[in-house]
Amino acid sequence: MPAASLADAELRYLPYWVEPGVADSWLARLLEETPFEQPRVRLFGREHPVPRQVAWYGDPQARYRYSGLLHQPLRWTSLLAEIRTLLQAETGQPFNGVLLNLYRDGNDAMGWHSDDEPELGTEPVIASLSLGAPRRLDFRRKGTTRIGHSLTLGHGSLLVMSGSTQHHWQHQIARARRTSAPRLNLTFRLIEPSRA
Ligand SMILES: O=C(O)CCC(=O)C(=O)O
Ligand SMILES: [Fe+2]
Repeated sequence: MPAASLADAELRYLPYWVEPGVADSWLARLLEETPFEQPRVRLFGREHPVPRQVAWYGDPQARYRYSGLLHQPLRWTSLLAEIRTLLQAETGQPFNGVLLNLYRDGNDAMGWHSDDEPELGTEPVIASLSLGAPRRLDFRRKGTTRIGHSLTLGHGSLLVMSGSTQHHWQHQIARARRTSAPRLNLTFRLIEPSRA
């Protein structure tokens, strides 16, 4: 397990969680049926569109704050509900929402952050399913700038982050100039509405 080298983090990476044919059909369906948006964020007093497209699905009470905005969930589609059921069985954890991030090509990215919003609780379990073009996920310890660990998340792979990972580490998806194909990432989460 690559994760064994990462102190104070719990990562479980399953490169072939779903077979490629299933991953292909999930990707095609999700690209077709998802009403993606490109939120704008204020950074240093200026508004920018985030460099990717986003959709938030979940149970009605699972409102979630990301990119500085509180998002009302879209209703579970049959496919997302099916994937949630599979992931709950895989991890033994309940999930009430899923964030979809579409990286249209290698120019789309996600900056350094931890998934440590209060509504996720103190030791969140986040199940991250990747479909489409492989992209590198980097980790760095909070308060440092050196990349401490990287994983290439491939088509049909599952990464489960748990324990104190979000407390001690940040992660990013850096730009990848040679990538021209899209990648869709789905992070299944459990929101505790009382903490939002
Ligand atoms: O695209 C990824 O693999 C990472 C997504 C992520 O970090 C997030 O949604 O918080
Ligand atoms: Fe994240």
